[in-house]
Amino acid sequence: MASTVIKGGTVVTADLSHAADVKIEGGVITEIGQNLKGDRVLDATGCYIMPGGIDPHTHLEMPFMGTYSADDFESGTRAALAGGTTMVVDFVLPGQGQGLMDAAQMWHNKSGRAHCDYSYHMAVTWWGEKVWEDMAESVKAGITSFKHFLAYKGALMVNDDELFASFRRVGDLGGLAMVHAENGDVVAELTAKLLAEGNRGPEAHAYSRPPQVEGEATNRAIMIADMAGVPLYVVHVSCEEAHEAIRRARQAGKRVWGEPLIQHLTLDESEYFHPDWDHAARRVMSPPFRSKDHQASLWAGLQSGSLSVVATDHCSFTTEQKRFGMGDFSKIPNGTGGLEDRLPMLWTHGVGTGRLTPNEFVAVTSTNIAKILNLYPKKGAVLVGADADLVVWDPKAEKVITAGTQQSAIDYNVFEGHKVAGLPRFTLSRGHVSVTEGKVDSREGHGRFVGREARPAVNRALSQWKELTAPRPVTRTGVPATGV
Ligand SMILES: NC(=O)NCCC(=O)O
Ligand SMILES: [Zn+2]
Ligand SMILES: [Zn+2]
Repeated sequence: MASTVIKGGTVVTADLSHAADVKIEGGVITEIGQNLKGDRVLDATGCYIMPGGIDPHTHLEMPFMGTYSADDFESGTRAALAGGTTMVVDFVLPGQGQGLMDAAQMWHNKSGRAHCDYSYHMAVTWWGEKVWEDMAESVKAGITSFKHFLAYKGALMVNDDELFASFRRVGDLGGLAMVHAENGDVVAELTAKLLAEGNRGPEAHAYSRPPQVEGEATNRAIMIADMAGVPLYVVHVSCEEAHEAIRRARQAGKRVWGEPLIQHLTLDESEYFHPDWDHAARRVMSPPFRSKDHQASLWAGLQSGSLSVVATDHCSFTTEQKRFGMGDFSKIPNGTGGLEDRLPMLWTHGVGTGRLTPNEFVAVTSTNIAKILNLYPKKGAVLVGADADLVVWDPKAEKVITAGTQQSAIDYNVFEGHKVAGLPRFTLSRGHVSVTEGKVDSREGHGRFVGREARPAVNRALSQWKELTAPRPVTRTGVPATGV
């Protein structure tokens, strides 16, 4: 079997940095040590050898707001690899009344073109006995995390009774509950009021979703998850109000994780005040970009550990698609891209500024995600036996981000003109050298579905605690026990 050795670099994991060569055979890491030999040598002099990025939040070819997101599994995963990300986790989105496994099959039909490995979360977009039953099938099929939308009223949103029922079911199945936390009722009211008052431009999208709607919904989801006895993952945390709720919950011992996006960490609300309608509309996403104070809160969360992972929520739409909402901001398809840019932007603004150490960078872009989603150490690790999903990271390589050279299928980039320092020299997907200094040589269809086991350690610990602290009747002398 042909072998590859990555030589002369520093292995950087979530908890350790050390000089070593890494040997790969059959798509997995077979040896880590000094002076290793192999059939092919990749020069990592001056570079860090890190676990490839895992993006836990993408929407590839997603049916949404009357259209489909423009990057599919082919262009999306190609963009991921170009930026050092070697795995994506996409959301299966069942239509109203559609069975979960039927929807999962639709996603499998689309993902066959992926260049890198992928997994799925299941979205709970409606509620009923069929969904309750299918959730067990989903877990059996390796889809063990379930996302709930508290936003998008009249479309994807679920109500609190449905949320509680679904969270309990996820808890019983040993899965992970996820939430898009914005109060959809309030957003709908604010949207109607803004439109009635003549606020019709992209900036009104931000006005319709103030931090309070996110803070309220985040706190509500946390409390409902606690009552249901299920671990909770809050996607796209954009503001201090939501972060504060997560911080408080974690301090109280609750099993809650928060995911900021690279867009919220590096772009702010001034984008929506740009005089060019297209510029502003291209940046419309939910939650919207916030003020610099909120950004500071998110960075502090990554530094202190109250926020755990950085994602993209990659859901790209072309300018033409964004123009569906000209004259009515509520019709602008919500979503932005970032798959190719997450790692370089986070390295530049995180490690490059001293906010994050290289090890913390690995933790929030890969290892923490792998642990939360029960993928570790197959993914997110530089260990013997782990998949050789690796990025050889050159901290000195520079570029200016521009849509002209990106892999994504859309005609712009929300980070256009941003200078980044820190880029992949090589990206390897299960040992296949998919990217060399910006040149993509990946294979369509190389990516494989990665199913995940339910009941990781954190679920077992939480169930044990919930069982010990469950309500119990008080036995009183002279009072007969009543039962039904
Ligand atoms: N975030 C966003 O605006 N679009 C993608 C769908 C979602 O995650 O809410
Ligand atoms: Zn969302
Ligand atoms: Zn999303």
